[in-house]
Amino acid sequence: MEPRPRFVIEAAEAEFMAKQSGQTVLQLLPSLVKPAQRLARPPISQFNVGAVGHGSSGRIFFGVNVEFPGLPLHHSIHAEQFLVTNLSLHSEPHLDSFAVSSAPCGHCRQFLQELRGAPAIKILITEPDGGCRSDFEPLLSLLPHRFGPDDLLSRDVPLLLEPHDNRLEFPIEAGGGLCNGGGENGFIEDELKRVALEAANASHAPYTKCPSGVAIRDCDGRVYRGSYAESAAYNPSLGPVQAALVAYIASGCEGGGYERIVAAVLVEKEGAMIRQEETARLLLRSISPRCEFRAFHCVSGCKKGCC
Ligand SMILES: O=c1ccn([C@H]2C[C@H](O)[C@@H](CO)O2)c(=O)[nH]1
Ligand SMILES: [Zn+2]
Repeated sequence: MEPRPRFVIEAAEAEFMAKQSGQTVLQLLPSLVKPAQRLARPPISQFNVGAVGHGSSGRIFFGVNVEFPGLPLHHSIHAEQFLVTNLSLHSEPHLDSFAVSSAPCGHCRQFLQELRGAPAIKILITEPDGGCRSDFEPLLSLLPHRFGPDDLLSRDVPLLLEPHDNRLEFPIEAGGGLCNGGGENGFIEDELKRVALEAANASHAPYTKCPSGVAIRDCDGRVYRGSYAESAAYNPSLGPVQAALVAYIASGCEGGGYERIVAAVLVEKEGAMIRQEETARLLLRSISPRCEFRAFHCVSGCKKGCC
């Protein structure tokens, strides 16, 4: 029987599943790719991509592609980006290896460069029938002569999946902490603001120093967070709404659609050089027209003036 698809498998269970099938956890990954593909949401291409990764904690993570009809294609989430975002949401320190249903595109090979030790990540591309005729190979062999964080940053800057604290704060003069001019009747979304601020502070934005985060709430009151994640090559960056949608989809979202998302808050830096607000509004309006959306602007709480 095929294992039940989920977006995270705990380490003990992964070990157990591997033992039962007489495999190592690494050998188990390709057999989970087909179940992962079934969780994809590609209404435009009908091309389901599934990526199944192994983290250094021993947990297994799923990633799938997500497409948004009615919007430009660059809003899409690739399975490999979903996978990395899923690791990030679960504070997984490192992606060791992953199996994926088709060859990672150039954009994904580039996005993966944001991880420490990226060239050594082991990748296995499965066959369309779910089998594997090749072995794991390092990302280095899929993307030699890489352009990456090392080209733009010093080595002590944290990379994606490493702890970040962007030290954003709500401006005190605008209502003392959480309430920042958003107080229309009944819409002081303190919890969403707090979660969006946490997400912004965990955001990987070393190239622009314009971090951002989103919190979304579904109609059952559950809250999901997403942190903006930049790429050294800029264009493969993943927006904060996309990251929050990864959290929403990975939770199972009761099998429902985006219309269950009823409120969203974006937090970003005041006067930022690059801004998410209008793009976030556009994406949310398109997928969940009735979702209430607010953006709040933060100041840097960094006393050294470096952030
Ligand atoms: O590396 C890749 C290449 C493509 N896709 C997705 C994007 C889009 O949804 C569909 C067709 O390109 O496949 C991925 O998820 N990963
Ligand atoms: Zn891709």
